[in-house]
Amino acid sequence: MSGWKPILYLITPDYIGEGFFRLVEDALDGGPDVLQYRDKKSTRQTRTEVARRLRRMCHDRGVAFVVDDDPYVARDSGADLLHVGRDDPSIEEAREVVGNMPIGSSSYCSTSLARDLERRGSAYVAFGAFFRSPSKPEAALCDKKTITEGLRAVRIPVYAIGGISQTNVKPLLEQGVSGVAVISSVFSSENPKRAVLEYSGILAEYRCDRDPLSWFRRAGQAGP
Ligand SMILES: Cc1ncc(COP(=O)(O)OP(=O)(O)O)c(N)n1
Ligand SMILES: Cc1ncsc1CCOP(=O)(O)O
Ligand SMILES: [Mg+2]
Repeated sequence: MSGWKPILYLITPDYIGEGFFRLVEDALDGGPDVLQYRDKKSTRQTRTEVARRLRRMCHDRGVAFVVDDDPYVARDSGADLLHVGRDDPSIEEAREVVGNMPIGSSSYCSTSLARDLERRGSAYVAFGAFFRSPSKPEAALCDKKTITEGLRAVRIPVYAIGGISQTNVKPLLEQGVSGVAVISSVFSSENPKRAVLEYSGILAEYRCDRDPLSWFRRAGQAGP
């Protein structure tokens, strides 16, 4: 099979104390490609301290480390990429803080927004939600064709997010998605390491038409 293997992009739940790191370590032992720290509750100081520890855990394993929402936490923790959406600083505003760090964006269900984000320098776009999300039940549901249309609209990697699990991920992979971003199907499972390994087995059966980790390889972090 030609092309690249689509990636598993893990997103953390909110930081809840020391047990959080044991949960993340278990998931990292399964071998994801990316870990994003997403925390809607903790203070900036706590998020910076947690992010610095997560960045070390990820880089010890060759995993890309991403910070959600906050350019200051991304900068001060040495993240590989910042992810922003509609309620966060714009790409241009974030660039003032993070310098040449890659910035990824949410494009919801809109291919026109995805084109605009690519034009403004976004390293990837993430479409979703595709299924009712346990972590973000308010997220609007996208048409199933959004991935196919999104892959035609932009040349950067296209990820899918929202209610994705090992049992519903295959139709998204069959459309050629560059990667899938998940929270609860890994972090709410009884065995996060086994959940990651299950995804890895599924993803290995599929290919995508663009380097799903171009923004990480360009930084010289990822392997060949
Ligand atoms: C890869 C990826 N996609 C989407 C999100 C959503 O982020 P969130 O901060 O919950 O919402 P928006 O700011 O995008 O509206 C994400 N964190 N990561
Ligand atoms: C952050 C985000 N953006 C759209 S859905 C979602 C939450 C994804 O979490 P889950 O994989 O538990 O549905
Ligand atoms: Mg956000």
